[in-house]
Amino acid sequence: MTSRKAGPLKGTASVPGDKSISHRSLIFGAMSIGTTKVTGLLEGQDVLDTAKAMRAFGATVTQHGPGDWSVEGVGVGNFVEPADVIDCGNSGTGVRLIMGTMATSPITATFTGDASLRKRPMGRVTEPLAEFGTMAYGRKGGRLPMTVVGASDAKGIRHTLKVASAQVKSAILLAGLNASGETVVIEKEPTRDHSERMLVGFGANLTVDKTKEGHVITLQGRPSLRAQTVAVPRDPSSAAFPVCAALIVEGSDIFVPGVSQNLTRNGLYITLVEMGAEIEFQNPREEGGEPVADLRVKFSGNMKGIEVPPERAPSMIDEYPILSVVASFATGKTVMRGVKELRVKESDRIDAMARGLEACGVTIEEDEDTLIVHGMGPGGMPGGATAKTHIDHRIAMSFLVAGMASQQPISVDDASPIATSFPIFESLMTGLGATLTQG
Ligand SMILES: O=C(O)C1=C[C@@H](OP(=O)(O)O)[C@@H](O)[C@H](O)C1
Ligand SMILES: C=C(OP(=O)(O)O)C(=O)O
Repeated sequence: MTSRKAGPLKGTASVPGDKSISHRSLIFGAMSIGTTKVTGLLEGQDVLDTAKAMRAFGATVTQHGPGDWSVEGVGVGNFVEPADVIDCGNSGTGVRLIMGTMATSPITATFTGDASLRKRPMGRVTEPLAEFGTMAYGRKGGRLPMTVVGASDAKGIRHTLKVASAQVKSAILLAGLNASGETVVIEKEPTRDHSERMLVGFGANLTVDKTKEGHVITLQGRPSLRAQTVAVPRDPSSAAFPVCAALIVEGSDIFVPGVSQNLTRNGLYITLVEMGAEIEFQNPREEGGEPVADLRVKFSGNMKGIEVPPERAPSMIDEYPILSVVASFATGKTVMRGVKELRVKESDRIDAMARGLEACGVTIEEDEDTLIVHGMGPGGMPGGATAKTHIDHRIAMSFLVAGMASQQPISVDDASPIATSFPIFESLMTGLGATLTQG
């Protein structure tokens, strides 16, 4: 797909439902008694793969209309053994949360995924799960395909996270649901808290103590989860693409309604405002248990490079690729430290962004844990390159946004991964005035 210089972007960008909350609504629905109703579900491939997996474990998952789904759950500890391999496609969240969910049931499941997911480390989940007695047999380096043998009569564990990861935290909490007694997870750096909020909503006894050690999350095992109605808010990680496009395309003025402003997810928006972005956060309110706001975003020709505080990384972990595009159109250097987790996402995102931006004429510095972008000012990026996306939706969307403001068009070698998280990206962006063409 090729993106070329666009006129001003104008209009309303209604982005799809939040991916993290969509996965969780299906998984928690499957572990509850009764019928969970979900509206605004993201119908991206990652979530559709989780829906299919929940059916394989015994839940009845039904689509009633666009974004309108129901899940008839089997209850905590009642998953059936799947008859076939569970293919989680491109989704780290899907596979890691589902491994946790079945880890304390006496069943065996084999997981796989696409070429990107098969490169990603699963030991970060299977090592803590082993403390429950769960066994896992994967390829070298803890890679998929992997067979997980659930533990019988597991007892709760106490675990301090070694990486700041909501996926690992959630996998342990989900496993703790079918373990006796308490499961305690300690996270030194707070990560997205959707699992904690939603588990409480589904009736679990879960508390979070904010201590000097970090967040101490305590879950009582073997609750009876009750079906809920979940209204999924719009995804701040998807909203990032039209928002950042409007900031760099001259004359733009767009409206992005109902975007989650959960404090564990809004690091990009704080950073953009610090850089000098013109974003108004209108009508802040609560929807479906999450803080949301409507965003009005205007072209911002005076953005300055900044140092992004490393402790902000968990709250904007998926947004560094698109931030590095905005940084290219700002004046001065943007320094992103403490970002080594980006190396184990759908691709090595530091490397993918560095190589692609260099090909577009941007000066980059990087080390294992750092990405530094030397901004070229508004309209300064030459472009005229094809970026390799490495089966990574966020890399693909980031370079297509860059092409909307660069001097020459920018192509991506494969736009198909965009469907994992933002299936309407092309129509939404062209609806605002972007020029995207196949080939
Ligand atoms: O829990 C979640 O829904 C997610 C957690 C993050 O991953 P990590 O937990 O690996 O940081 C994030 O990158 C991913 O897109 C979604
Ligand atoms: C990292 C991401 O997702 P996942 O880990 O679920 O594949 C993402 O969506 O940017």
